[in-house]
Amino acid sequence: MKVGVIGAGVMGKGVAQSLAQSRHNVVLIDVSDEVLDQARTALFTNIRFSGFYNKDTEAEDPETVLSRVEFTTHYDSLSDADFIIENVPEQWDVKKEVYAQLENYCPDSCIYLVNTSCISITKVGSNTRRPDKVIGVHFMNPVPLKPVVEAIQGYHTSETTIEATRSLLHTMGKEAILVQDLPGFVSNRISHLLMNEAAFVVQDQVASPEEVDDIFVKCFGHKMGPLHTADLIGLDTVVHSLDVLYESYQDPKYRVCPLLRKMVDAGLLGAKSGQGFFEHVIL
Ligand SMILES: NC(=O)c1ccc[n+]([C@@H]2O[C@H](COP(=O)([O-])OP(=O)(O)OC[C@H]3O[C@@H](n4cnc5c(N)ncnc54)[C@H](O)[C@@H]3O)[C@@H](O)[C@H]2O)c1
Repeated sequence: MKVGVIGAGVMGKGVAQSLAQSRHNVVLIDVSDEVLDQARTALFTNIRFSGFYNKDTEAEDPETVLSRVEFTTHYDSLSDADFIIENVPEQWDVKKEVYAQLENYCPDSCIYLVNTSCISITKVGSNTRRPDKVIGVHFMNPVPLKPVVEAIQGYHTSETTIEATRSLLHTMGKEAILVQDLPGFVSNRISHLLMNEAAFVVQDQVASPEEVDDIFVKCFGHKMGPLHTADLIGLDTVVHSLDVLYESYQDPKYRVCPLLRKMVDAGLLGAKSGQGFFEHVIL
């Protein structure tokens, strides 16, 4: 199976790693060689350490796994791709341009998996000649460690596409929970309200980030607090997603907390930049 992975950021790297470790051939595309070099280094490290996190994974030499991944800025290698998993930023203009490009290179049989937090799958499908072959697959972060994804059926997504997607995910050791298409679907429509309100609580000096998260972890038994979760996702991605939700529902409950936007403007993006509500080691 050949899978094109578009975007080598937080999600694209994890998706490419999962696919390569499931013995699929991967074409990993991003906008610059610099980003791709960083992705190659991160993949090597993550593959090397993946045995520690997942004892069931049969340890394969990282170089062997990486040999299944082509790192490129060009779309030419997608002419025989079976699937595309798109992971570019949560901004409609960026995604729209990528799908226009994909239409020029991918065969008609190719299925597009849209990895998005909030953007309508129906809208993406309608910007292609194959809306029946466009499906949402909202992977969870970090991708290699999360066995369940939220799959989204757009207005035109066919049953054949859903079954083919389930089969691909199965080979990656993942199960899909299928939901219908409205912005934010289930997970982010709800979780982004929580993360945004947690940021308001910090902005209003009701509590520190540590105290907010401690209440969710120590009192409610959550594995991770909302602000640590936001850091892991990327505060820029959280802001983009809230903007999409606000615009889609025209509902003020999704207005972005000014502190969140200010942190993004200051370059505090969370785990990927080393600093968000908390400090992080960049891998
Ligand atoms: N971060 C999360 O936890 C998470 C979880 C589930 C879904 N998502 C969704 O996945 C998508 C990607 O998110 P992310 O966190 O990986 O973002 P990111 O900002 O970490 O990575 C995006 C990557 O796309 C690249 N890119 C930008 N324009 C491109 C183009 N035209 N062609 C190819 N590559 C391009 C960027 O250089 C970057 O490497 C978003 O839609 C997001 O909402 C994110």
